Order: sequence, then C-alpha cells, then structure tokens
Amino acid sequence: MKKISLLGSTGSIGTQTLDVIRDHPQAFSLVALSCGVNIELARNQIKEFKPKLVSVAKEEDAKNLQREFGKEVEFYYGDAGLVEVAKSSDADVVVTAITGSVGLLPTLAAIDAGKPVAIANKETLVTAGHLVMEAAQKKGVSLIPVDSEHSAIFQALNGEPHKAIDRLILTASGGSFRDKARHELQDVTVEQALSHPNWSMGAKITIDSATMMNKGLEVIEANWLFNTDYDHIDVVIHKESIIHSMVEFHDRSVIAQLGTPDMRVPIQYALTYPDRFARPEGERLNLAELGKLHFKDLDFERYRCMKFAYEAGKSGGTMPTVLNAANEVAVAKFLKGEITFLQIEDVIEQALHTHTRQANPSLEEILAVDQAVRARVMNN
Ligand SMILES: NC(=O)C1=CN([C@@H]2O[C@H](COP(=O)(O)OP(=O)(O)OC[C@H]3O[C@@H](n4cnc5c(N)ncnc54)[C@H](OP(=O)(O)O)[C@@H]3O)[C@@H](O)[C@H]2O)C=CC1
Ligand SMILES: CC(=O)[C@@H](O)[C@H](O)COP(=O)(O)O
Ligand SMILES: [Mn+2]
Repeated sequence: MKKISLLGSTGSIGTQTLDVIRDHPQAFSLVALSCGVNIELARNQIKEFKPKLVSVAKEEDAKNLQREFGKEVEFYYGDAGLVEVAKSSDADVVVTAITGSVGLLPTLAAIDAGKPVAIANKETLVTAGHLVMEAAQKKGVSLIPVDSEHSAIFQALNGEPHKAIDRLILTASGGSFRDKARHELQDVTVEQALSHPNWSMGAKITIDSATMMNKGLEVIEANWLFNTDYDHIDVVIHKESIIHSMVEFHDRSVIAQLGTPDMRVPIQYALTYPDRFARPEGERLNLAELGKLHFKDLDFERYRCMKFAYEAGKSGGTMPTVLNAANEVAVAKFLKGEITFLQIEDVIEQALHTHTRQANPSLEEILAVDQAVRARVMNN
C-alpha cells in the first residue's frame, strides 16, 4: 500500500489524484491532505479518505474542523500547515497539486524529510529550480513529473542515457485563443480566456495556457527536470493535445507519448512508476477517427510570454523568480478584472526590466525577491 500526502486536494489535479486513489483502493491510501478555502469539498474528502493530517488556509476553518472531527485528525493551517502536511505524515510520496510558488517551502520540506515528490506544481521549479534539484540530489529523493508534457518526456526517455538526447520537443495546444491573431486579443474576456479547448484545469493554469506562459514555465520546468539546456528545448504548437511531448535522440529517432487528454494518466503513472496500472475506464485513442494531427511553429511575437520565459530561464539567477511572481499576480489581477488580457504581458515585461538579477540566490533571497515583486506588481 502506497501512502500519499496530497497538497491541493480540492483543485483540478488534486481531485483527479483522488480519482486515481479511489480507482485503486488496494494500492493507495491518503494519509494527509491540504487545501485552501474550499472547506465543503475538503470536509467530504476527509470523511471519504480519512487522512490523519489536514491543513487548510485559515486558522478559523482549522479550529472548526478540529472540533467537528475530533482527535482522529490533526488540523493545521496557513503556510506552516502546508509544510506539516508535506513532511510530518507517514506518507511514501507527496503529490504537489497546489498552485503557485507557495508550493516551494512544502516541496523542500518533503524532500528534506526524504519523501519522493510527484510534482505537478511547476511554479516551484520555476521560482527555485536550482534549490529544489540540489536538495533532491543531496537527499537522493526522486522528483516524478506529473505535468503531461514532462510525464511524456519521462516516459519517452525510459532509462535512455542523458548523452543520447538531442532535443526535447514540448507540444503546446495554443490555449483558448489559439485561433486568434494578436490584434484580436485587445478586448477578450475572462470567461473566454478560461475556456481551454482540450483540458479542464484550474483558473490560473488556464490563463497561463492562453498567454502561452504555461509553456514558458514548462520549458523552465523541463530544463530542471531533465538537465537539458534551453537551446535543446523546443516548442511546437499542436492544437489537438494528443502528442503530449517528444524526445529527439542523437540518431534522429523521435519518441513521443500519445493519448487522449486525461491528467489521471500522468498522475497515476507518477504514483505507480516504474509499473503501469490499468485504467479500464480511460478513453482510448482512436487515430483513424481523428484523421489528422496539426503542428505549427511558435511565433514569439504573437506569444511574448514565451520570449520572456526563455530569456528569464537562460539568464537564470533570480530572473525566473521574477517571471513567476509577476505572472502569478498579473493573472490574479486579470481574473479580478483589474487589467486586460494583453496587460498581463506588460506587467511581466516591466517586472523583468526593473529587476537587478542576482546570481545563484539562496532560499532567503528567492523568498525576498518573490515578495518584493508581488508587492510592486500588486500596487501598480
Ligand atoms: N490542472 C491541470 O490539468 C494541470 C495542472 N498543473 C499544475 O498543477 C498545479 C495545480 O493546478 P490546478 O489543479 O489546475 O489548480 P487549482 O486551482 O484547480 O487547484 C489549486 C489547489 O491548491 C490550493 N491552494 C491554492 N492556493 C493555496 C494556498 N495559498 N494555500 C493552500 N492551498 C492553496 C487550492 O485550494 P482551494 O481551492 O481549497 O482554495 C486547490 O486545492 C499548478 O501548479 C498547475 O500549473 C500541471 C499540469 C496540468
Ligand atoms: C494538462 C497539462 O499538462 C497542461 O499544462 C496543458 O499542457 C495545458 O495545455 P497548453 O499549455 O499546451 O495549452
Ligand atoms: Mn502541461
């Protein structure tokens, strides 16, 4: 029985992780969970899965739940609660399905406690990839990708030596506005931006997908997870999201991983690796029915966030931290109707331009830059 601690249980990846646990009750159990403010759903999850440790965002919710559930469950709250859920249970693996760089400290805590991490929370690797990778290496802890592109690459690599890799090719759907030209993006609404053509995901990543920042974050994520430099990571637009990503080897052989868009597949693989469990209910891929798959080069002027992400990734130091923090706040502002869709790019560009890069930042420096950028962007 593999015991799981789940950060972000009430979100898109979180609830799909619970689907996987529910599908394989002999193999998996949930021993700890965290969520933010969706207490109604968390309450049902606690009743169904009976975790011993739970963290919520607010102290008041933690106190009320403690009264309700009694001694069987220990409740925590806030950022410190996330760290407890990550390190203090008897979990065999921690799934990071929380959104944003708030996932950094709990991820480091899980690694420090020697727990393998099934990593969906890409912002953690973007904001402090060098610290996360160094900690994982030092502790001998594995980071297993959940993000569909990185799971695809992980599966395509399947033990191939690093020296055999020539290029990683990430596929990008193009997001909600894949068929719109740049001049048509002036007045797009939040509702339109939240309508992804292929995937049902949380709000933040859906907006990232529409700006193409999601792919930018994923390029940085791939750089860390697969130790591959930016000149050997490409992106191709593939509107159907059937090929989840590819690896080109030195002999020009290209291995891709395909499947219908269903995040439960990479989530489950991250939990069963190196084994594969069945997903009998999963939708089969029918290529004949699809008929065609489409591919298109990425236009860096159309998708300016991609340019920012490659530049920030190549610069390294604190630049990816700035990219991520500015993006998180800009997306939150767009979702609240405070800025327009195209202003997301302007906010990020401005934050990157005004920042003085620090090389090889410590955890304290990363946290300070993250806070400073958030404060500046929030008040602008
Ligand atoms: N959705 C997808 O298909 C994919 C997602 N990812 C990545 O996975 C991560 C999660 O994405 P997704 O599931 O879509 O996001 P959702 O917005 O659907 O869920 C986010 C989860 O994190 C919790 N949360 C958010 N902020 C806090 C906080 N400050 N403190 C405590 N809990 C918090 C939410 O709690 P609550 O709702 O209770 O407030 C919720 O449980 C992201 O990093 C994303 O990029 C990667 C690949 C695919
Ligand atoms: C499901 C998943 O992994 C998302 O990150 C998805 O890739 C978003 O799709 P696009 O960013 O390609 O639109
Ligand atoms: Mn992805």
